[in-house]
Amino acid sequence: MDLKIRDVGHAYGPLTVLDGIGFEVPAGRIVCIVGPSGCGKSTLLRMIGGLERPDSGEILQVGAPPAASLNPLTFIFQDFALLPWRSVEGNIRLVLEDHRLGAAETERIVAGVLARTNLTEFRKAWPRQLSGGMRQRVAIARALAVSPAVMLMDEPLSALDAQTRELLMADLVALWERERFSAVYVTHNLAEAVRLGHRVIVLSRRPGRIREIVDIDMPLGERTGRMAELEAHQSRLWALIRDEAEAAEKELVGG
Ligand SMILES: Nc1ncnc2c1ncn2[C@@H]1O[C@H](COP(=O)(O)OP(=O)(O)OP(=O)(O)O)[C@@H](O)[C@H]1O
Repeated sequence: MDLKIRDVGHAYGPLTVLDGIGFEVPAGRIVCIVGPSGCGKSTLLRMIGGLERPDSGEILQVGAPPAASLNPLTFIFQDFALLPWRSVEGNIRLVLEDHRLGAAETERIVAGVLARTNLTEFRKAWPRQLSGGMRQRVAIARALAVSPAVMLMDEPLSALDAQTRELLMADLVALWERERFSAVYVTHNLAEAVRLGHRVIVLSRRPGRIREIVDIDMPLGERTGRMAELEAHQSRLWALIRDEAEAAEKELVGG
């Protein structure tokens, strides 16, 4: 399933946050959204996921989601959003409970996503027993359990330290290489955008408009071995948003 975002605009009262946003998310691709603080990245993601309706424009789902998809658009948040009173397995089962799957089918899905995210031996653990990185792996496993057509990821690695971020990025790349999932990935971290994005949407300062759409034509699995090229992409992205990021920063500090 592809997503087409067409001429999306939105305001909260007098505050225009998005203006004329248009891009496509082709099936099997990771599209990153970057831009200065407060430019409307999370708002745009919520609209893509149907949590909010844009004032203007449209967001189209083109083509069918995977046959087994229980929830075509599935969010993964920065704070993991795990229920502390449920085990790893219980957190994953949660998203399957409303779907009237038989016990055997539920078990097949749970065991499958635990294996795909290397969490099988942590099945009975409680969230409080896990590191931040492991918790986010559980959140990713839970998202995979509903076979999403597109994963909507809002700063999924921002709460993690640099080393854990590296490990999770490598996990995501390995997962993508096996499964070719589709994702819209919001981040303020340009290093993540160039490691994970097939396409990077650069938004301007609020109201968020498209500054540029940068396609990074380098296989994800090769990127850690081609750091110099990646850094060139990253510098280019930074050049696009530096001035506006500075201005946005001052605006936030000044109220
Ligand atoms: N429900 C809402 N009601 C009113 N204003 C809102 C609402 N949600 C977001 N905003 C405002 O819209 C603007 C864009 O917010 P949003 O969270 O989408 O930006 P962002 O680019 O994700 O920011 P950051 O990089 O800081 O996370 C901000 O000024 C924010 O305060």
